[in-house]
Amino acid sequence: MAAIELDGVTKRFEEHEGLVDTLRRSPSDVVTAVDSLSFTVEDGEVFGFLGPNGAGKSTTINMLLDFVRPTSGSVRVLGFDAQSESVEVRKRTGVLPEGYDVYDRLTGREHLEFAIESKEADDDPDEILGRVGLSQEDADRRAGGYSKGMAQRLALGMALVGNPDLLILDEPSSGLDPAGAKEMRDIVREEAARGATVFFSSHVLGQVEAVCDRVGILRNGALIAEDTIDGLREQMQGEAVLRIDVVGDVELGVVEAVEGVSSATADGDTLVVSCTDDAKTRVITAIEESGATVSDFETDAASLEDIFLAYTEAEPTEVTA
Ligand SMILES: Nc1ncnc2c1ncn2[C@@H]1O[C@H](COP(=O)(O)OP(=O)(O)OP(=O)(O)O)[C@@H](O)[C@H]1O
Repeated sequence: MAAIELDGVTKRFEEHEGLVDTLRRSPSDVVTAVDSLSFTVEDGEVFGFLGPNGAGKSTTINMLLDFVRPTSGSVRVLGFDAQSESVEVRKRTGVLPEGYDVYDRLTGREHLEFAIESKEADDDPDEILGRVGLSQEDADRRAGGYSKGMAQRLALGMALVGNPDLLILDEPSSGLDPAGAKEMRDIVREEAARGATVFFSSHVLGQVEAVCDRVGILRNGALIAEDTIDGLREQMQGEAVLRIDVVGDVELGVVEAVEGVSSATADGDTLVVSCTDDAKTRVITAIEESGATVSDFETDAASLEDIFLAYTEAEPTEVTA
């Protein structure tokens, strides 16, 4: 059984649903947040859900949980219809929403107790708090005084209550220090090892690369790529990632204008350029002609970040999934 199944799902936000000033909106302001989206996440997979800001990720997640209803198409979660059987879905799903707000007056332990009661689970709150790196002392404090990372750990703990079949994690490493981010990755792996499906949405591509079996890249509400990271790397064959050490200033626009370049970013004195294999020489020449000197360069295997930029920044006609 597939854990998540979207079939031809479209979501248009009409004027009356808008969060923005409805009085100033016209029918042309209707936003298509998700556009004929179809994909499947298999049971037990750790699936990375990526896309630039405004791509439609939160809208998709909200449709899985019936917080937002699709304009058309069908959404099934854990074998249930996301709309008519949303209670069944929520019972079996643990959610870490983006930017979770804690209840200021409740302690960390009380948050867990509340989640355990709501899910009719029999977890030990202290065991879960320990798992997400909150001490007994933290557990007794009111969450209103928690740091951002502590609140994020607490929210992750609440998502783990009841050993859910599906974990939906929206930006789970937000606010976490490096140790916290590693603990979060370990928890994702442990949850996958016990058989849970993990749907993981994040802009922190290193985290996604470290834990996900497969990723989907969303752009303008449609999936433009869906594969394992190695598979996406193979699809990008012919695409090189150049790391170029430069002495002197180079405008990124000079490099971006070179034929065959899909993205160029600066990392200190190093330029990181994704381009077709045959564009490498043209890139070096363009940098030297702009007055800077190339002191060294190397070609890398594409990281998930390189792949993401190549897919999301290229003209839609240039890259196909
Ligand atoms: N309630 C709403 N009313 C009107 N438009 C909305 C609403 N919710 C989302 N949108 C629009 O739908 C599009 C997709 O938004 P969504 O929040 O799903 O993107 P996202 O991929 O989660 O972005 P981010 O990475 O910035 O969180 C955007 O154009 C957004 O403005």
